[in-house]
Amino acid sequence: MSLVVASQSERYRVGYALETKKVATFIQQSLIDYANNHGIDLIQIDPTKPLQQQGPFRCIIHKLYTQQWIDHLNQFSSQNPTTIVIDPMERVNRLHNRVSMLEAVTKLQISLQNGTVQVPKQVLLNESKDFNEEEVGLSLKFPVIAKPLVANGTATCHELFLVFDREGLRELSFPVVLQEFVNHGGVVFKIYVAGNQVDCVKRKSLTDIPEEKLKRLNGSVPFSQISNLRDEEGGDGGGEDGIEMPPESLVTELAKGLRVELGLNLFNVDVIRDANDPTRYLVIDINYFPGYAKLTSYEPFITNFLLDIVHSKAA
Ligand SMILES: Nc1ncnc2c1ncn2[C@@H]1O[C@H](COP(=O)(O)OP(=O)(O)OP(=O)(O)O)[C@@H](O)[C@H]1O
Ligand SMILES: O=P(O)(O)O[C@H]1[C@H](OP(=O)(O)O)[C@@H](OP(=O)(O)O)[C@@H](O)[C@@H](O)[C@@H]1OP(=O)(O)O
Ligand SMILES: [Mg+2]
Ligand SMILES: [Mg+2]
Repeated sequence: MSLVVASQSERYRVGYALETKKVATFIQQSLIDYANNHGIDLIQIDPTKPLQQQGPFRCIIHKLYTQQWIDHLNQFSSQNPTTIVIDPMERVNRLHNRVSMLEAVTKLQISLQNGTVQVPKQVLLNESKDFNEEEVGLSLKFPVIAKPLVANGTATCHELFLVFDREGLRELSFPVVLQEFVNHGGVVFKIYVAGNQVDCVKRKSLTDIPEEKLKRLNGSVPFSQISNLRDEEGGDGGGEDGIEMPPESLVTELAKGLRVELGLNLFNVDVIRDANDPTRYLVIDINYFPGYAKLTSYEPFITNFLLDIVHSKAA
């Protein structure tokens, strides 16, 4: 009995290294308090200073990509192998490329009774001259969404375009991924994963583009201006109320499968449901360490995850 009490009262130091704006959104007082009441002390790490003088840490969570931080983390990890790093940098890097991020989904081959999980058709263009109508046109038809290949958290990597025809490709910066635009009823499902913790929410997305409307559209539109086209030419504005959620088994299977396949704990997955085939789900984006604070009850969600980690033997 006394042993149990002793282990329950044990406290764990969890270091976090995040950009200032992420600290403001993620490390809320409510999370600090909740974690604290459950034996976890959240400690802010200064990424510009060696970690040795800031530890010890049972676990480190991070979302920072400066060379200085990478060096400090590597050095600390090699000297302190019992500190659990969530997640190893080389695995996080896989999500910084919009081709490699979706490869993990294709490997999973999820096909349940009530749905399949696929990725939209997409091609990588390193330069505009790579667009060979005969080759690319066969595998992909307009409209497409153009997404910068690199997705490493910078503002430019979120500069997306809806492209209606070949002319529209002129506006783009390269390398870029052209992804088939799939009508999906104006709703995107976001599956948040933190280890064993999984939550799925729905959010407003781009509205469907009917065939007849497509004939009138040409060139390309940056996403930042899509709301200007509302009512007129298929911008955002789909209502998500009353929309059915994906089957729970599909959500769980996808979260679990991707966690293993990617070797990551902290990520979210953007999923859409094909408006022409409601059993066809498509993963369009995977993000490392997303905005968990938007979840209701994110405090127990994150704390339960951290408790699983600090109590785990793996170190
Ligand atoms: N293939 C697609 N078909 C239809 N709509 C799409 C497709 N890809 C993206 N979208 C829409 O565009 C939005 C942004 O795309 P995506 O999530 O890939 O960009 P991102 O910059 O990585 O976003 P995030 O802020 O989630 O990281 C999606 O949430 C969805 O509304
Ligand atoms: O800032 P927010 O809370 O909106 O979180 C967003 C997060 O930004 P931040 O990590 O810089 O905060 C983004 O990260 P980068 O791709 O830019 O690295 C990405 O993960 C989005 O998908 C998150 O939005 P969500 O998917 O949760 O809606
Ligand atoms: Mg997204
Ligand atoms: Mg993204």
